[in-house]
Amino acid sequence: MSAKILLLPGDGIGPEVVEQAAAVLRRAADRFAIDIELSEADLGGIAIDRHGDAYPPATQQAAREADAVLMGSVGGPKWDGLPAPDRPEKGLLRIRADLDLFGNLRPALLYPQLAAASSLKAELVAGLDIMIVRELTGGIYFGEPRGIHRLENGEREGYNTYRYSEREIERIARLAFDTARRRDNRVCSVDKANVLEVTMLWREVVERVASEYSDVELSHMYVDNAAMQLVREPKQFDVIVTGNLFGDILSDTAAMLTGSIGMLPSASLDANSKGLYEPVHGSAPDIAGQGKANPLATILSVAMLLRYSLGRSEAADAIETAVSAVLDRGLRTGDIASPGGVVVTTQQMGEAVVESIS
Ligand SMILES: NC(=O)c1ccc[n+]([C@@H]2O[C@H](COP(=O)([O-])OP(=O)(O)OC[C@H]3O[C@@H](n4cnc5c(N)ncnc54)[C@H](O)[C@@H]3O)[C@@H](O)[C@H]2O)c1
Ligand SMILES: CC(C)[C@H](C(=O)O)[C@@H](O)C(=O)O
Ligand SMILES: [Mg+2]
Repeated sequence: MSAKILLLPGDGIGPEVVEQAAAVLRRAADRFAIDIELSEADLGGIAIDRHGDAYPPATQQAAREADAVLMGSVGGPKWDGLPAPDRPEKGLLRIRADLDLFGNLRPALLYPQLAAASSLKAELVAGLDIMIVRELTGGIYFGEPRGIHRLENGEREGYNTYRYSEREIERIARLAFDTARRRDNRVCSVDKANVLEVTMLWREVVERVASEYSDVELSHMYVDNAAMQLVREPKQFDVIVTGNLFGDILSDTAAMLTGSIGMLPSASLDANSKGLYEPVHGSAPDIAGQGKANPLATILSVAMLLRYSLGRSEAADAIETAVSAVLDRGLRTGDIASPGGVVVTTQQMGEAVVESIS
């Protein structure tokens, strides 16, 4: 039976990078005899424009029926004036919640060819390999009550609720410990347990889950320190597990250690192996439509899709090897270019990866 893969190109550079990633997926499927069936639907701003809804019913149905989803990015200045519930970004939050994609894996891996593009000195990032495990369907992103209301004195007040249940903390902690077992057996849980009750509970539950994983070393860190440690000495981390908002911020920070946010893939997983795969970056309106976007984050997300949802790690490995090969050949999009180096377009980069898959 063929695996149903749904493409959601989205907005801005999303369609540009998804086009290249889909070509890589087709090539890998051909090469490794993987039976796939690709379809496409609208999510985000384009879905608002075409259907008046950031996550329209047809996309909902296609997403629920798919074995895996590959997304580009959503949002952009065109829709920035809309109220929060109607924005393109809400479409992304809704699909994550709808598919129960609570576990967001965001690897920050330095390709040695890009050491010079890192924001840090080469010796601090050589061999860098961190996995951020971000809780994705809870926390302050989803907590109720939320909104903006008017106070008696006439001024307005905005509020959100940072909430986690024990069950939600437990399942993300388990994902982090299981992930660490396939890596260096170390988990650092990042919270703000010196101030926020919700993260005091987070710490307690993570400790409880850790007692079932005596082979994995657990440490805790406050988020402010973690942000600092990520840029001071990033190689101290193996797996970082954290809540939705802290994980969003720390993964963009980690991106710059690897050279560019254009290099960072992600997998958002449910309790089985269904997943939504997307680059960590956004729709990059400043470079959209110019062929400047780096497609490698989305291409590497295809590798994660093959590994986690289709169980085809040989095809995933081949894509990662192909990415390394094009970097070896010196191909660079603008975000990872060295001064005076040759810069290729989104399409040229994508085609080079396709050709390198063997
Ligand atoms: N998953 C998503 O869909 C997602 C993620 C983040 C932001 N967004 C949305 O995207 C829009 C723009 O957000 P932003 O500017 O804060 O973040 P962004 O990630 O879109 O861009 C930040 C910077 O990184 C650069 N950049 C990003 N991806 C790149 C790539 N592949 N190649 C080269 N350079 C790249 C951009 O040019 C920009 O200078 C907003 O509407 C935001 O809500 C969506
Ligand atoms: C666009 C936005 C909703 C999203 C998030 O905050 O989760 C993005 O920043 C990300 O990192 O995937
Ligand atoms: Mg983000």
